[in-house]
Amino acid sequence: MTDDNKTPLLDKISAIKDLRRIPESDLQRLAAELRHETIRAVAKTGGHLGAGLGVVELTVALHYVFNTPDDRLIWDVGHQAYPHKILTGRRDRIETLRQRDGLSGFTKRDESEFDPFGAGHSSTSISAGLGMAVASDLQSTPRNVIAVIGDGAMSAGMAYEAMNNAGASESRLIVILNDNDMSISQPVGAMSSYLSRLITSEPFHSIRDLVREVTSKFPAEIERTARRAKDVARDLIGVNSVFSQLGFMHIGPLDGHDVNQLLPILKNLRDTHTNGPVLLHVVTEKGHGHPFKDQSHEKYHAVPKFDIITGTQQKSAGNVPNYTSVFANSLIKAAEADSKIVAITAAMPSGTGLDKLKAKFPSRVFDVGIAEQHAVTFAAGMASEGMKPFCALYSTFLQRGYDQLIHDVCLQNLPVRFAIDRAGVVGADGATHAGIYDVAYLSCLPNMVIMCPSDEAELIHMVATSVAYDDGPSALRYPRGEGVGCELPDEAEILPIGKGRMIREGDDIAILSLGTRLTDCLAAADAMAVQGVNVAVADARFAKPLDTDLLAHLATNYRKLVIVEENSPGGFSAHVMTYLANHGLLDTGLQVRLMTLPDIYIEHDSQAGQLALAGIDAAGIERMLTSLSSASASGKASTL
Ligand SMILES: Cc1ncc(C[n+]2csc(CCOP(=O)(O)OP(=O)(O)O)c2C)c(N)n1
Ligand SMILES: CC(=O)[C@@H](O)[C@H](O)COP(=O)(O)O
Ligand SMILES: [Mg+2]
Repeated sequence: MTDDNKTPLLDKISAIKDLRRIPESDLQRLAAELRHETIRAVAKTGGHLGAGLGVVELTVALHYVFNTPDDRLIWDVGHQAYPHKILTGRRDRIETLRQRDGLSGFTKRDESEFDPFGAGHSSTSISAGLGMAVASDLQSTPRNVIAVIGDGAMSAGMAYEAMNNAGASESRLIVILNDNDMSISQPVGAMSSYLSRLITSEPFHSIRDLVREVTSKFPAEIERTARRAKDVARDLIGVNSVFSQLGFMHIGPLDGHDVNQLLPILKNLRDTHTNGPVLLHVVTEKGHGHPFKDQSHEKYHAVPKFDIITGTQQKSAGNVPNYTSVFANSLIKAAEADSKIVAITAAMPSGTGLDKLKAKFPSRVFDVGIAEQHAVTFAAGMASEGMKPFCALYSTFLQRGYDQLIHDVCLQNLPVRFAIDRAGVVGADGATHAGIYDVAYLSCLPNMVIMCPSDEAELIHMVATSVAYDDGPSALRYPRGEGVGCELPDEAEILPIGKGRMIREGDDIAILSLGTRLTDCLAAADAMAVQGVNVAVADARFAKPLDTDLLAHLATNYRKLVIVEENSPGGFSAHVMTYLANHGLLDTGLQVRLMTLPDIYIEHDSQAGQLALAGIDAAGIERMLTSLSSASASGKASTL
């Protein structure tokens, strides 16, 4: 490596071995360049910025010390991995982040050998890391396994389950707790307070001594026995911590922005071969080094594209409210009138709009941290005592609480209201965050009522309907992003449960639409009308219970039926087909086509791009209608 100071160090790294040739004394400078490169890229792409900026020095130190990719480095959630991507051969594609065919916004196994475990959902890293450590023991392939997990992610049940298992294991796993005292919003809960106490009881002025002490004492002590080493570590940090009680060798806290503090400790961990897990507590700042301070109360967690000179963010131009805010405003109105309404979020107060409700009713909104399973059963407990809980979760994260939903809510027929945000494709977050399974996984459950508003006015009515419906569990699913811009009603209506509506009648073909695909169904029907084909359109409103009168109407008055939903196969249209078949409504020769999302994982793209790929946008629906309208009764001409 040449020693000229003008060439950026980052330009000298085309493979990971180049990083390891840089003198240690230059690593802090490399970190500064990496931080700048991360900011430059995200200014162009938008995305998760704050978490990555907080781990720049840690990223440099980890790749410098450990032999990645042979040593396994796992990033929890993966939203902080942009600097890691830049250092591990993806710098030339970093401006493609989160776009079609570009780099994923999370770690992804098929993207790089440096991503040994994919993520997007939180709190999986300790479990996955322990699995890898055990596998490497069983296969006699010694390697280090390092899991980096944030303080927010540490609140989830999975993290505790994994620590419980790891703490009793002889396999060697290094867990780095990246404590920036932030989740997306302010962190919550007893563990968060505990971590704050740990930090304040060990202020940084003693950390240098700690590093010196660790580096001088570790090797000799550790070589004796693992158990003895654990005691030494306890002495070194002077805290009989929860982690050490769970069987971890607990080291820290360290300043995670000081490469000179990180290197000696990491080298020690690399070079000593103890059994059992280690937890290294590093303290960092989310958004560290962002040039435009104080712009965001969420420490730049996720940002739109911005001007790198002025910091001005690219905002959407529209005046149309998004579904989340329509939901939140409706719930506020309802909560003003009904004191039994309470709401629960699992670490997404702003994402679900519950922050607005909390501002009005602080004691009736509960942020339980990243703990979806608990959120669901906590809501069930409240419902069992006569409250009206709205459990507001993203569709993709509700997947975490599925057994609780069945066992604790549905089986006991408790009136928990699930407000399922980000239902459908979500765009840049890609396959890990797609909310496209909920109709399938909810509609198979007895007693469940599932409402799917086709626009923001319908959402208002459906919030009121959820409040009024107290006979059992119900769900309300709505997508990410803006509504269609329709007029909003002054008064919310309570809708009859399980009743859809005919939007327009037609001649021969009918569409049965579920949810917000309705707009594109109507556009496709309009396009067909121009060609002289009058297509009927119905809005199902409910995925469950099915409107059997509406189904009978469609099946007996039309010869061809297209069912459209923004959900995986096995959802609404599958249930409609079952009903039609079992009630002889297909026997007349009704030709049916099901337009669901395809049976594949749809990667990151714009939402429009994802819908187009799936063929359920207006153009795709029009293609289906054209094909079906020319199909003979035998269906032979009806291929797309
Ligand atoms: C199961 C699950 N629930 C919620 C989220 C949404 N989420 C993504 S990052 C994040 C905050 C994580 O905080 P932390 O682990 O401390 O990382 P930081 O962003 O502070 O670096 C949340 C709530 C998620 N990805 N997965
Ligand atoms: C990393 C993560 O899980 C969240 O930050 C998620 O990306 C938020 O999605 P929204 O932008 O739709 O709120
Ligand atoms: Mg954090």
